[in-house]
Amino acid sequence: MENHSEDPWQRAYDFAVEVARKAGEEIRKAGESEIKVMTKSCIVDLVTKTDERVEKIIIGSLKEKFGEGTHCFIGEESVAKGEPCILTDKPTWIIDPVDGTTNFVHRFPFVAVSIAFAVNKQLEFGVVYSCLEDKMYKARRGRGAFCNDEPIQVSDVKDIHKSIIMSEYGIDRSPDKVNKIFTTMQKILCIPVHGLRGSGTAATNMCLVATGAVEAFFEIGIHCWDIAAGAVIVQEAGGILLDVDGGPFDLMSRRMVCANNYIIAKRIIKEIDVFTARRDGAPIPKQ
Ligand SMILES: O=P(O)(O)O[C@H]1[C@H](O)[C@@H](O)[C@H](O)[C@H](O)[C@@H]1O
Ligand SMILES: [Mg+2]
Repeated sequence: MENHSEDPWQRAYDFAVEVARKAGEEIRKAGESEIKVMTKSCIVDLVTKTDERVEKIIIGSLKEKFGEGTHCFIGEESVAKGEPCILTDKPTWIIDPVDGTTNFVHRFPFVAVSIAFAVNKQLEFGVVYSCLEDKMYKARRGRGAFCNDEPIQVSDVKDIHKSIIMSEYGIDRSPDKVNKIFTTMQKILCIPVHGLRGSGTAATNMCLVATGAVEAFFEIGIHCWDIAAGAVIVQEAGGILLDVDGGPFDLMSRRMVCANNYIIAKRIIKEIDVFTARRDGAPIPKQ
């Protein structure tokens, strides 16, 4: 018999994997029909009926299993509709139903479901299902990271010249921000590194750090739902997380560097032109 007092979250972890797989199947099926595209904060901030429907399926399944009221939820599309994005000490699910919505719309083949679970603001586990590749990444705090049930490990590269670094451009197209992003990319490319990459989904990028395919991923402007699950997976695969200024990682800060080790992370941080992004949960100023 399961002893839930010693191992309170195993059932939730297993269920998260099940729900992520179901969500991924829905996304794959939806990609076979016409995709109707809508926008949120600006014309490049895309959303589809699938994002909304899959989030409802995920949150609905979790509420049914764990009971309404006991667990809290932060979901990308719920927040877009005005739900609060506040991380408390209560058991909280942090969900991105479709990470890589732009990829999904264009049928660019990297789309992930990201589900994380935090208690007392500490991430307990994370599940990222890269559904078009059928890769199920998962990790539970203190218990290792896996891809399709095989253990994964970050790369042991310490020489930045032998690294591949990932980043993304985000959705903020104000010229000063884009300029900073390109300046940073140019500086990193010219260190030089073996290559710069971006899959279009933060969750997938983090899993690529966790498998050792690349050495690091950084971005300013991501949200907690993009990176919460990946954060556990990277750490359990032996990697590290930092703020883009070298300070401690803060899930709600919308800034992150994840890497295979501190040597690589600190070398990249030297080149990042930092800019601010309004914290997740901070009030949106009236126009
Ligand atoms: O909005 P979704 O869930 O598709 O996620 C985001 C990506 O994860 C970012 O890395 C990326 O830079 C984009 O901001 C993208 O919007
Ligand atoms: Mg996302």
